Amino acid sequence: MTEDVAIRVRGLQKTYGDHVAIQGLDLEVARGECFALLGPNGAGKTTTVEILEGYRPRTGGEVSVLGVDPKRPTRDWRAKVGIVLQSTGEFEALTVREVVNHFALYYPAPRDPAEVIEAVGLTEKATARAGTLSGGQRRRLDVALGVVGRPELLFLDEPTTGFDPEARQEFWELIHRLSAEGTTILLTTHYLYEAEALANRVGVIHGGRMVEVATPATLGGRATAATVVSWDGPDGRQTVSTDTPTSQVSKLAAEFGGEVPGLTVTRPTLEDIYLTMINAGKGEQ
Ligand SMILES: Nc1ncnc2c1ncn2[C@@H]1O[C@H](COP(=O)(O)OP(=O)(O)OP(=O)(O)O)[C@@H](O)[C@H]1O
Repeated sequence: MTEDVAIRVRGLQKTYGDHVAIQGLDLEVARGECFALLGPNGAGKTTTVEILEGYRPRTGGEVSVLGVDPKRPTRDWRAKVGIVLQSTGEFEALTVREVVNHFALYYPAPRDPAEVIEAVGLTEKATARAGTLSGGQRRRLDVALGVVGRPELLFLDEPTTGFDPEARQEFWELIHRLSAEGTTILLTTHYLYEAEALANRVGVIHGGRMVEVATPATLGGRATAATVVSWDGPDGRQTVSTDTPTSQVSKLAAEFGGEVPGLTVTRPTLEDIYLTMINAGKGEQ
C-alpha cells in the first residue's frame, strides 16, 4: 500500500445469512482527506464502516486501513484509529470529565481532555454525569471520545444526529480543525449539506454497491447541470432551465428596464442530485 492512501477496499462482500448487504464495494480514501459516505437507510454504510473499524467480519474482498487488515488489528493500529459509533450507552454514572480522562489513558499521545471537552462545547457539563446529558450533548461526548486519542484516521457514523444547528456548526469547525491538522476522516451522514460542508469527496452507496464517487460540486453531473431562472412575469411565475443564466438574466433586466421581480437563479443542490441518483437506482434493486 502506498503511503498516501489511508483506506483501500477492493470487492468488499458482506452477507448476513441469505441477505447480501455489501456486494463488491470498492473505496479508496487518501490520507488527509475527508470522505463522506452517503446512501439511504439500509444501503450498507454502517456495515462498511464497522468492517473498516475491525468490529465486523467481512465475507469477502480486500481491506487495508492505515496499512493494516482490520481483521487482524494491532494495538498500535487501534491507537491511530478514532471511532464515533452511532451511540454509546455506558459510563452513565461517571462525569463527562471522568469519561474523557479515562479514555485519554488508553492512548500514547492523547489530546488534553479539557481542550477536547471545550472543543465539543461541553465545558459547562464537565461535572455532569453522562447519564444526565441530553441526546445532543451525549452525541458531543461520543465525538469527544473519538478524538481524544489524537487519531490519524477518524470514523464518524452519523455524528451530528440530534445536534441543534448551533452545535452542528461548532462540530463542523472542530472537523475543519482536525482536517487542517491532517486527520483523515470517514464520515457517514444523512445530511447532504453536512457532506457538502465537510467532505472533499463523497461516495454514494446504494444496495450495497458504490454508485458514484465525486466531489460534492460534481456528483451526478452537478457542475454541468442546467441552471433554473425564475421570475414573476405579467402572466404569473415564469421558469426557464438554461446553460447560459447570465445572458438570460441580462435579457430579463433589459426587458424589465432594471430589477426583475421575484428573480431567483438556482443550480441543483447536492440533495437534488442525490435524490435523482437514488430514485434512478431503485429499479435496479
Ligand atoms: N447484524 C445484522 N444482521 C442482519 N442484517 C443486518 C445486520 N446489520 C445490518 N443488516 C442489514 O444489512 C443492510 C445494511 O445495513 P447497514 O446498517 O449497513 O445500513 P446503513 O446504510 O448504515 O443504514 P442507515 O442509514 O439506516 O444507518 C440492511 O439491509 C440491514 O438490514
